[in-house]
Amino acid sequence: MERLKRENETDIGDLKIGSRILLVDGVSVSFDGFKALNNLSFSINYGELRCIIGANGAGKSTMMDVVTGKTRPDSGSVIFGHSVDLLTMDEPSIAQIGVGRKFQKPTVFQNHTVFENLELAMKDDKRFFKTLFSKLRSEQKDKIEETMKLIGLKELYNMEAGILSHGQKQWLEIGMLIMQEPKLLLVDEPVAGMTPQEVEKTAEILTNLAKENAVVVVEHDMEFIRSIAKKVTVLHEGSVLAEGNMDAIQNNEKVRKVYLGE
Ligand SMILES: Nc1ncnc2c1ncn2[C@@H]1O[C@H](COP(=O)(O)OP(=O)(O)OP(=O)(O)O)[C@@H](O)[C@H]1O
Repeated sequence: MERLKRENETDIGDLKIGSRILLVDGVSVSFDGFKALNNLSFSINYGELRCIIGANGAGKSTMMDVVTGKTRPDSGSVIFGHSVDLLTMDEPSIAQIGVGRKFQKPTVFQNHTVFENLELAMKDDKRFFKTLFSKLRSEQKDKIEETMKLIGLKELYNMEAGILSHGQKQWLEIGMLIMQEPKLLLVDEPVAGMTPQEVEKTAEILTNLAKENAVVVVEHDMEFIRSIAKKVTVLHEGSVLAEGNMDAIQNNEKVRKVYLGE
């Protein structure tokens, strides 16, 4: 009975493209009386690439901290998949169940190759398999190959991560996240410091990734947002100010008032 209960608690249900994967409902977070999130509500569907924008201090990082278990809200609920209550789980369990987060700064293993970095990031215990079979299982190799293709680093598989460009390091880190097999990826400012060509490639990677996952991108670069966004959520003072496609957002009166002072 207890085992059944535990399984249900981590059952994210059958994820179909278009079905809801994340619900943030009425979430508030206060720091010394200041409301960083104020009754924040939005949802994300599986197979969606959502962009979240907002001025400095709008609550974007705090929102990601709540979803990943780093910060506990004062009120509200956060549901993953069908019914998993993320607010009852700690950070490692949330990552384990399929919520991946990529921070702005890449943290790849500099002295390891692209391939090795992906191998090290793999979800299951490869040391066990390595000892048992003295090599990676073929499906694990396939997964690494597939990921290197997705992040555009297949040709550089044997290159040490330390000598990759800034953009390539960011892609490798996205790849390392993919090796954890997340269902929902939260990506913080992925194109900061990138060349225009790298920005374009990043747009392609994230768009492809969102086809079989859900990807939430927090970004300040509006050109980039315009190039990838289908649906944009604008945060302001800890709540959703507007939501819609890029044209609707740009023509939204509330957004214009807040951001352009009109
Ligand atoms: N640990 C904390 N203690 C006190 N105040 C905090 C803390 N974390 C965030 N804040 C405040 O909460 C508000 C929201 O911050 P948050 O970092 O979520 O905004 P953001 O939208 O991510 O901003 P940015 O675009 O600058 O990263 C800010 O006013 C910030 O100063």
